[in-house]
Amino acid sequence: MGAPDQSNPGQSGPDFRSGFACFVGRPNAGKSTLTNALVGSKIAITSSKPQTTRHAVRGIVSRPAAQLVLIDTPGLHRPRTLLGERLNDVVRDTWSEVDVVGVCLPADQRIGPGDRYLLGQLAELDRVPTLIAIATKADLVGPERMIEHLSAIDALQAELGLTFAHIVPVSATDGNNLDRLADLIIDELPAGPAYYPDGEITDEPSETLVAELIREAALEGVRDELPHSIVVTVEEMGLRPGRAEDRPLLDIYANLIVERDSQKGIMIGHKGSRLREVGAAARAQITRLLGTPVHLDLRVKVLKDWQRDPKYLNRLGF
Ligand SMILES: Nc1nc2c(ncn2[C@@H]2O[C@H](COP(=O)(O)OP(=O)(O)OP(=O)(O)O)[C@@H](O)[C@H]2O)c(=O)[nH]1
Repeated sequence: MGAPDQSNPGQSGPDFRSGFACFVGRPNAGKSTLTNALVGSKIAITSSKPQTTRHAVRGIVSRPAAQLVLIDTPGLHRPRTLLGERLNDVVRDTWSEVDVVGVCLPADQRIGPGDRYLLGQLAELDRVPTLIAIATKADLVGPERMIEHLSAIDALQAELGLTFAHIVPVSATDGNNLDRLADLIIDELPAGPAYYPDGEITDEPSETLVAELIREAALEGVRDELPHSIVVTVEEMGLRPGRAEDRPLLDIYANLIVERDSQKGIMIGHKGSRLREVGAAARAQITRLLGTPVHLDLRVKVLKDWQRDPKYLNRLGF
């Protein structure tokens, strides 16, 4: 997964550890929020809508003697569409490449069939990575419920024939136990040199990040099946020529793609009001991420039933 970076001799040596980890869990379990909190910058999109993560975004946690590369995967679901099947393949490919899988089990919800299905899939891998069970959203529950939750997680090991190297409660929002989780994951990594230069937080091309931020803004306030129908493509992105060096402007031309004409209407809103809001919200986030003022040209397009069409899926990079 990428050639080790040899340019910085401080990032190697016999005691240096490096490797890959990902978080899995039911939709909305808090995986993206946890990745962001550990990396300390907004790189994976989060939203209150389930299944908003589609790309394997990597975040990098650098320590004086270790480098942990985090991969943010889509949720694994029983597939209903061709897109669903392809997303599951992405997830399994990731699992087979990482050193550690953090299994996110939100403390405010009981362990259910979805969690068992996912853990069952993990147990069936040819090579099961080191598993760390994470009781996410610890801030949402009191001590009694947490103890009950941790016992239920413990009991899963015997039930499913799996071993958790650790079981840790964590809150990504108030930061509780985050450092401990990072330490526990890093302890499980093999000795090896840094994969990325110090200070880098992600190797996702900024087009992908920009598309994800626009999609996140577009998801705000939409309901039902619409979230799954939205995909964003960045057609063109570049600094506007002729600007003074201290006043750069990044031009971004992007398409917000939906599956039906009725959805297009919803996205645009009354006299374009919704699209303007989405554009403004996305622009603010992109500016914060890239540190450059942005001009965003956002258009809504319909690709009929793209989630079920192999041609469209290929074109959209799935
Ligand atoms: N109170 C609290 N809320 C959290 C915490 N972590 C995540 N959340 C919230 O839970 C929701 C889902 O979080 P995400 O990080 O998007 O969840 P995810 O598992 O990546 O979701 P998918 O992409 O759908 O698989 C969001 O509204 C988050 O703000 C936490 O530690 N505490």
